[in-house]
Parts: sequence; structure tokens; C-alpha cells
Amino acid sequence: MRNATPLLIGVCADLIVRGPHAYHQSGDKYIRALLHGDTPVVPLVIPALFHRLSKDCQAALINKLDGILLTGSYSNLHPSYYDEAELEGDDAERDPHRDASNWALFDSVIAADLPMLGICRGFQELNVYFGGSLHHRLHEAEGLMDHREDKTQPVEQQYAPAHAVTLCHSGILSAWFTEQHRIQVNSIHMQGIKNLGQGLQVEARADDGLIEAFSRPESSFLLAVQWHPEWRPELYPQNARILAGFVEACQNWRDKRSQA
Ligand SMILES: N[C@@H](CCC(=O)NCCCC(=O)O)C(=O)O
Repeated sequence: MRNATPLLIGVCADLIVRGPHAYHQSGDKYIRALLHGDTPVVPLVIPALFHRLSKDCQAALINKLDGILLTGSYSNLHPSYYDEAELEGDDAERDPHRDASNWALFDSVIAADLPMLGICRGFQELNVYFGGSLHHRLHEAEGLMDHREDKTQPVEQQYAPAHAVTLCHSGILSAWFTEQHRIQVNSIHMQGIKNLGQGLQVEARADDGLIEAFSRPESSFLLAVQWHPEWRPELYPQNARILAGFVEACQNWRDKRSQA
């Protein structure tokens, strides 16, 4: 019999300034995505100040969690994290609190081997955390497609499938999508992987060669995707499959921990 206690899944937050105040926020669609399946899940927003907690407080939180979801965000990771400077005229949104908080969070999550799903900005952060680097502007890079959404379109259109990715053999995704060698994904990003981080395994590529998903075989479960599986899982079964796979990994991890 499976443990029916709800899973506790941490969701990272952005620090968003609104008027004179700052707020720790995670997008509603990420939080609701965790509630989509039949498995009871309590999503827990982790404020973007994990790095400011004492080691004891960090450990107390990590010990309670069964998994971590890294959200997308319109802000860009500061390029100093991959030893580069901002490009001339770079007016990207930044979120130094999220950058610092997630770096400390990754240290703890990797050490505890908690399951982790990274989405879009979260995917880019994980790549850099493991020593990889990013293209600052894919649309200016030789031979790469423009992976940005058309902001003049309604949001349903912006998050609709935009291009195909080819799944690599013997990965997490190819095991979930056994009937499909290629799947359609949405595309809402300006940056993307230039060099892949150490110990990461490519899971999917776009037709221009851009890495769109990776996993980390050394981890109990670490999957990161450049697209947005949190978007409308009730409409897109493929998104529901990815979310269900992540939640199942969290369940498996908890079962294993409780038997240890
Ligand atoms: N800023 C990066 C990451 C893009 C990203 O995460 N977009 C998400 C948009 C908002 C959301 O859906 O939560 C880039 O542009 O490459």
C-alpha cells in the first residue's frame, strides 16, 4: 500500500517589486500544476531568501520536503554566474535574490538528493549550477532559431506548441513517451544552453540543435526542460505526463526514504 500522506513539494519563488514593497511570489500555474493529478500534493512556496537562512533552518526545511519544482520567470539569471558580463544594452529583468536563493537551495537539494523538476529559467539555472553556460540572446546566435513567444498574441497562443524536439534514447523522457520520438513543445525563452553542465545528459533537442531538456543520471531524479509542462495539463496530456512523472518520482523517493 502506498503512503497516502500528501507529498510536500517546494516551489521556488521570485522576488517581485510592486510599488514600494517586495513580494516573494511563484506563478499560479506552477502551483496548480502540482495539484493536477490524483496524488495529494501540498505545494510549498520557498521564499527567495533560502541563502539567508541558517544551515539548521535550511536543513529543517529540506528534511520536510519530498521534491522541488523550479519555476520559469521573465527575469534572467545574472551572467556572472557563468563568468560572463552583461551584454551591451542588456535591459533584461534581474532577480538577484532568486539567483542567490536558488544557488543555496541547489547545494542543499543536491546533497539531500531530493527529486527536482526544472522549468525554463529553472532549467537554465540548473545548467549553470553544474558549470554550464547560456546564450544571452538565442535570436542573435548563428544558426539558432528565435525561441521567443509572440507577445502580441493572446496567452493561449503564446503557450501553445511552437516547435518539435527530438527525444534522445535511454532518457527519462523517452521512457515516458515510448510511442513518440518527437514531441511538440511550447517556447517562451530568449536564452538557452550554450555549454552543457558537467554530469548532465541531453534528453531532447530542437531542430536547430539547441538542448531543450536534460537529466542528471547521478541524481535520484533530476529533469529539466526549457519548455513549460505546467501549462494547461488538462488540455495537453503530454504536459500532464511530465507532471505525473515528477510527482511519482517524489513519491518513490519518499517511500525509499521511509524504508531507510
Ligand atoms: N528569462 C529566461 C527564462 C524564460 C522563462 O522562464 N520564461 C517564463 C515566462 C513566465 C512564465 O511562464 O512563468 C529567458 O528568456 O530565456
